Amino acid sequence: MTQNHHARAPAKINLTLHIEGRRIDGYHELTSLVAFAGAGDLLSFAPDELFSLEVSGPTAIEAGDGGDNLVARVERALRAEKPGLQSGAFHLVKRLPVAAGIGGGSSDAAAALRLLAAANGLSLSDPALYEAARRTGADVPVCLNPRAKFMRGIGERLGPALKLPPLPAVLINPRVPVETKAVFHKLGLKPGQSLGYGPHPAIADGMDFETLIRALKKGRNDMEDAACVIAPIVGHVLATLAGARGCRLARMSGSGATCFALFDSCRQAGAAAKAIKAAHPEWWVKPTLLR
Ligand SMILES: C[C@](O)(CO)[C@H](O)COP(=O)(O)OP(=O)(O)OC[C@H]1O[C@@H](n2ccc(N)nc2=O)[C@H](O)[C@@H]1O
Ligand SMILES: Nc1ncnc2c1ncn2[C@@H]1O[C@H](COP(=O)(O)OP(=O)(O)OP(=O)(O)O)[C@@H](O)[C@H]1O
Repeated sequence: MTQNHHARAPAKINLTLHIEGRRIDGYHELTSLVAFAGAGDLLSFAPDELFSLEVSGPTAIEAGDGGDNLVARVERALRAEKPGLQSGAFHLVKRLPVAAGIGGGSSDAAAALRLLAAANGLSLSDPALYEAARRTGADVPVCLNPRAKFMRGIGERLGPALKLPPLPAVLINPRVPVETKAVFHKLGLKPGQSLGYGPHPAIADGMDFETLIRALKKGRNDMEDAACVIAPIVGHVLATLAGARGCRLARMSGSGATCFALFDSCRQAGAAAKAIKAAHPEWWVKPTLLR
């Protein structure tokens, strides 16, 4: 019997997202402190002669199971790097909201690379994995090793994994998909234009909770205003989180529409999530730990 292997694909949260400017090729240079949530998708894999993908779960329809799924795209990208790659049957349990600013598809692709690496005896530091990740999407490299770190350039320059205190959080997605490309476009930067907002607040490895919260408050998500124009409900989500009892910081993740709030304790995050879900049963509301 063929053995099944599993990998979690956690949601990516941009604790900060500073846009530095726009490259001549149209992509945006950024600096972002990224963390990962307890909430995520689940991917399983059984080696087989041919690639196949089955998708189930609450957001399976939106993600799709065809050749455009990021799991299929990353498998092709790795096969181009490693001809003769042992592929197989993937099953994705899709739970994260899609087109939501939390890199669900990117994290699924990164999880697929980890599973393919294990099946092919490749080290996680094999350059072919990084190359396949980079070619598949700007957020895929940071998801390869889902631990808090800085991401720079267009997402291809990664800092070392950072030891941050676990952050009790609530994630909210109002179930309005937001296209990443449209939010970048709304920023209105010209190719070659750079922004001089100054350096990112210092974040040190092993920083304590209070110091980290103070530093994060000095940071921003520069895509928030543009996302609020495209999807005004983001402003409502941010105000709801900011008004929750015990909220220390409320901010959007990535290009939205998902926003997060940080709390002193999991108990407070759980209570806030419960109250918000009761008031907005139509929203995706998730208490979780970011690390
Ligand atoms: C906003 C973030 O989520 C922050 O983590 C990412 O930068 C977006 O990463 P992603 O969704 O993986 O992005 P991709 O799928 O590679 O690109 C989607 C589109 O977003 C724009 N894009 C993306 C990344 C980037 N640094 N600059 C851009 O301008 C490009 O128009 C691109 O065509
Ligand atoms: N496995 C997948 N999961 C989710 N979306 C997928 C997947 N594969 C392909 N897609 C497509 O990719 C697009 C982006 O989806 P995703 O959920 O990754 O966006 P996101 O959370 O905004 O990502 P990011 O934060 O990296 O910008 C959607 O339009 C979706 O149809």
